[in-house]
Amino acid sequence: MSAGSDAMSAGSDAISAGSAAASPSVAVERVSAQLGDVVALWDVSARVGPGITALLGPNGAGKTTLVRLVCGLLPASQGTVRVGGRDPRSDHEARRGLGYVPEAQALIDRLDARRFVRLAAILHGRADADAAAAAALEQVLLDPDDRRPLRTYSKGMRQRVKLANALVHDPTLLVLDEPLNGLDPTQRHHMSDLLRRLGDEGRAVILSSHVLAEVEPLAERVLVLSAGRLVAEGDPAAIRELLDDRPHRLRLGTDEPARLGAALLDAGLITGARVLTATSLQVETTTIGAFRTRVATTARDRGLRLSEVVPLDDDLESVFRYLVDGGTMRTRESL
Ligand SMILES: Nc1ncnc2c1ncn2[C@@H]1O[C@H](COP(=O)(O)OP(=O)(O)OP(=O)(O)O)[C@@H](O)[C@H]1O
Repeated sequence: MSAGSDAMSAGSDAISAGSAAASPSVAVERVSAQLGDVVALWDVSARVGPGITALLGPNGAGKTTLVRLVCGLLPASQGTVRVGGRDPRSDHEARRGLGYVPEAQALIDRLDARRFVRLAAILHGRADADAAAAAALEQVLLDPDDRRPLRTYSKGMRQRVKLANALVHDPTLLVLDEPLNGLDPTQRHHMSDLLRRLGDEGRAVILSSHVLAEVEPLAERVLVLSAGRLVAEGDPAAIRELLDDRPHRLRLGTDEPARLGAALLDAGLITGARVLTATSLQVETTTIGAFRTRVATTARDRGLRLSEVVPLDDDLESVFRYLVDGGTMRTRESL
């Protein structure tokens, strides 16, 4: 893993993993954003090119703030944001090439999809507003001739209407805030396919999420934000590796905790063990993949019963806290 790839400006603190984006559609240079008393983003630099880039981070990490900066909806307190080389705050051309899907966007429920999307087309000055609306709905695999009001649409269909709304002026950059949030697995699959296709068409697609597994099959690059800072960036596999490499603590249920601990130490699957109760054991491992694959067979081979395996720190908060505080992170001082 190397720090300081082409995708990051010199002096960035982020862990860099995987390849850099070519010919950036978005260039964020040492950007900070203060909202009231809160420093929502601090010294973030990143470049985003065509294809799908995920902004990953827990609640309050600064994802929406970064998205809003890129869309020109918020001024940077420091640093520069460029979209296609232009300032999205002041340059209409930059805004024209940009489609934004906010997380909480209200639809007009009494309208049908085509009428709703047509409003966006008119706002964008499309002379052929109706045809543009129909084409955008087809792009997201909705029927432009469906006359049912939007209030009858499922969450997944509503999400696709929002996407059509953002696509109606054919932007080269599409920015989506938590587009997969709240969708069931089938809807998520549909939405992922659509986004993938838009990325394959050569658009730059930026989407935010707080779930790595959600963006893993989709994004070519992941930018990890935590507490307003960019703490890691790379392809999803590299980010996953980064997260999996950290020490994991787990609680195991068994009727013979001491013997199970010894067996797992013996097998090299854990680095430490502590008996918690007569029926439970806490272990630490730095090879979570191997542990997951072999823990059950190792117990069974020794004639030990394993009744449960409970990860103790697998919530994203602790993962990101580790990324920020953990020993593997390169800081500017150590580079
Ligand atoms: N208008 C505001 N005024 C003051 N603080 C704000 C404002 N908007 C956001 N913040 C704060 O800025 C920080 C970053 O918020 P942001 O919404 O960008 O995070 P996020 O990663 O998108 O989180 P979430 O997933 O919860 O939407 C948080 O601490 C948040 O409380």
